[in-house]
Amino acid sequence: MRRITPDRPWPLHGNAGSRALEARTAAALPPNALMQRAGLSVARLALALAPHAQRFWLACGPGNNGGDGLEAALHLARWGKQPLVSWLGDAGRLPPDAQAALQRVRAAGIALADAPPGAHDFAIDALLGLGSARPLEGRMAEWAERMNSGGTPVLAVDLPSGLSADTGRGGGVRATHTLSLLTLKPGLFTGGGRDAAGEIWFDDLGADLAAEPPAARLIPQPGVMARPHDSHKGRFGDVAVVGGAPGMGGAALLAASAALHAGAGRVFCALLGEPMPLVPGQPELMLRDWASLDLAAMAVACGCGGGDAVRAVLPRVLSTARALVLDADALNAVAADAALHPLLAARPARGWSTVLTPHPLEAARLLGAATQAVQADRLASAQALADRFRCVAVLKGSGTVVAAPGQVPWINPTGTAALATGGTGDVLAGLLAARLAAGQDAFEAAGQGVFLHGAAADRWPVGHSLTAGALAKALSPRASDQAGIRQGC
Ligand SMILES: NC(=O)C1=CN([C@@H]2O[C@H](COP(=O)(O)OP(=O)(O)OC[C@H]3O[C@@H](n4cnc5c(N)ncnc54)[C@H](OP(=O)(O)O)[C@@H]3O)[C@@H](O)[C@H]2O)[C@@H](O)CC1
Ligand SMILES: Nc1ncnc2c1ncn2[C@@H]1O[C@H](COP(=O)(O)OP(=O)(O)O)[C@@H](O)[C@H]1O
Ligand SMILES: [K+]
Repeated sequence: MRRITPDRPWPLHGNAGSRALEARTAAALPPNALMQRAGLSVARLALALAPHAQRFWLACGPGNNGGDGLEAALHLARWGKQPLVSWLGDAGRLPPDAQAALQRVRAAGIALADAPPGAHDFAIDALLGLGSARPLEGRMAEWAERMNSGGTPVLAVDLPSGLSADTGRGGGVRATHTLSLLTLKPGLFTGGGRDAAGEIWFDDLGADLAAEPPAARLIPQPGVMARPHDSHKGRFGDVAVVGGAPGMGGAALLAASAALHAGAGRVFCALLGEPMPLVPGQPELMLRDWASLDLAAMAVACGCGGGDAVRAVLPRVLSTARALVLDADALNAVAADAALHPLLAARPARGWSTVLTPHPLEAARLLGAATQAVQADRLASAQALADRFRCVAVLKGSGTVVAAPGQVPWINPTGTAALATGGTGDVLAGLLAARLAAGQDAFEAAGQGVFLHGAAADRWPVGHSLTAGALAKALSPRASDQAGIRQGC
């Protein structure tokens, strides 16, 4: 058992993959052994998290998730703790493993209540796991609310009850800790999952994770991009930012600043609005008329603050830039104008890379769907975008998803709601363009870029507000090398 940190590309398995691994692992073990392992693991983590707690409330549901809780109760009792078991099951309808656990609990003389205890020091949520099929209601919803408002730590067994393993959808228990069993589930890391799950721990219970293809992977902390001593600015590539319609120059300048701080050799900024001779405080940026830029020789970030003006430049951008990040208004223009789609679709055949960086509303426009539908299954939405436009799709938000055709998608473990402030998306677009300019593969650049963007926010000093301008300046090509990156999950 271990706490999850982004030290490797952890495989994430959804409901179907987890069930297949459960069946495969259980088949190689004596009956009930897997659930006994699960219960022991839960009890050990509870004890480690709250060594001085006495009264452990175990809220156990009607299936095998509840069985895990019953097994944990046996261990806590053996260790001299007071397990307070509330059980919502029907003995006549229990699956066999949970049935065996119930008999063992009864044989141990542990009482089973049908209501929560009056008081407790620590709560264990074993109401629902993979079998969660509909919103919580009735007593189950009441018990979940009791845990949420109890003022004690809450350890969720496998999943916070009510949360979808596949999507991170659905509410219910809001745990302080989650012990994911057998597999790590994607729903813990994106959408509402991060808020519901708290700190994530994992025990594979002996499963061979490689036996089932993952639904996604967690982005690991990138290594350092070394800069040889014998190098010059031309080696790190040029970035052009095309955007900044009248009144929106700031967005383009934020992207350009981010590209500069993320290590691009030279950064050009083509504002589609009012001309500006020099950027105050950022003399390194080179302002150019967009028509004069040799887009074929640069990585281009297009759209940041581009307004309606960006529509006119997109045909040339799409048919000349070899490495391209499309953000914000460029995405809205693509969504609104099907005439641009063939230009986008032609890029992969020419060996050119494209990264789309929509937030959920922009993704919804591109997919012709509602924002809620995009958020309801962020992995599927990002994959649909990548497949439809044959590019790398970065679906932003809590647990950013990075997808590409034929690839296992990434989920980003870094970043917090401190990033929910204007302009941080422009910063990401500039950062990604810098990595493309350095010659990185687009899927890798997108994954590593979103990780570093979020990590820069994670290490933000307490008491200092995060602004997009300051975030851009906090980026560095060596960001992953800096001390003090808070592990983001
Ligand atoms: N087998 C093993 O050895 C191991 C199993 N493991 C554990 O098993 C878990 C999966 O167990 P599971 O498949 O039994 O599903 P589980 O989450 O307990 O729920 C199913 C029950 O809940 C009910 N129900 C659903 N929604 C509801 C709602 N809203 N409100 C009320 N009821 C609702 C549903 O009823 P139904 O929908 O059929 O009416 C059914 O009765 C997995 O997450 C892991 O913890 C692992 O530890 C490894 C060892
Ligand atoms: N709650 C959150 N948790 C993690 N990251 C977030 C959160 N909210 C926003 N972000 C990140 O902040 C950035 C915001 O981008 P975007 O919505 O395009 O903003 P803007 O248009 O103002 O630049 C994205 O990288 C997104 O993933
Ligand atoms: K649970």
